[in-house]
Amino acid sequence: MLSISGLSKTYEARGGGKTLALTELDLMVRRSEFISVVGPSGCGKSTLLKILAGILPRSTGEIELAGELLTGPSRHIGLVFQAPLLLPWLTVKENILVPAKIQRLDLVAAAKRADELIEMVGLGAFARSYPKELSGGMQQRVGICRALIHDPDFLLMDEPFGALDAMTRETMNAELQRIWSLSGKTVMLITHSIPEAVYLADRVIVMTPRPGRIVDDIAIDLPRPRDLAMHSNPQFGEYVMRIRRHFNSEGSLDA
Ligand SMILES: Nc1ncnc2c1ncn2[C@@H]1O[C@H](COP(=O)(O)OP(=O)(O)OP(=O)(O)O)[C@@H](O)[C@H]1O
Repeated sequence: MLSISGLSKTYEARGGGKTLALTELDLMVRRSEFISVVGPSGCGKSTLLKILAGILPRSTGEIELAGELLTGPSRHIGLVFQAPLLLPWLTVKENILVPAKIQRLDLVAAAKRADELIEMVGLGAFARSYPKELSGGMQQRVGICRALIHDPDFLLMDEPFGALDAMTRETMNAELQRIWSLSGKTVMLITHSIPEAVYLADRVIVMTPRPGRIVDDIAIDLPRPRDLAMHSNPQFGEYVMRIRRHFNSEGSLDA
């Protein structure tokens, strides 16, 4: 689904200063795989995601997505941000349809798909509600539907549950696992939470401090579907410890 080779990114400030954010990054992601990416703050995770989203140019390297060289924003990608950034004057369904209007998709088909997505995330009773009438977790579900409206193959998620309380976050983890298994999408999730990374992923990618490179690529061999009891599975704990060992006491990953 995705092949990255020799990727690097240097930010160049107007005054001439340079920041090497990513270096020598190689990564292959298979179709329908769920990948989590963890790494210390500032290691270049968001930079990687913005490059994949086609909204930030890379300095070196090649990226192939769904058999095409990536040269800009791709229709194969759906993006979910930390804050869902819903438009307050539009209903849930209208918000989900915003990208369909911008991309000039067939609106009859898109409206039907919006209804299906709204049902899939359990918001059937809220299609006509406004964002302020929804909880944070419900708003984030709307953000996920909006990212899926053009039926992308690949969902990129940048710390999507970071702003939610711990209990809502757990519910959303279960929800995301369900959505992923139903939709068959390939997912790349950036998270600061090691347990969240392990709980959700087929593979966890661990990045070094800036300039970010991949230091570990761990296949998570735990049965699915996973429920909350998985957190007390000894093998789950071993994966979490293996990832934690990459970070010293100053490492800024959450517990
Ligand atoms: N527009 C920019 N101009 C210059 N430097 C930048 C820019 N954006 C990011 N950086 C630098 O690049 C490095 C990587 O930033 P990035 O946001 O990708 O890290 P991150 O791993 O996502 O961090 P966090 O986990 O804290 O969100 C950081 O040192 C950051 O200061």
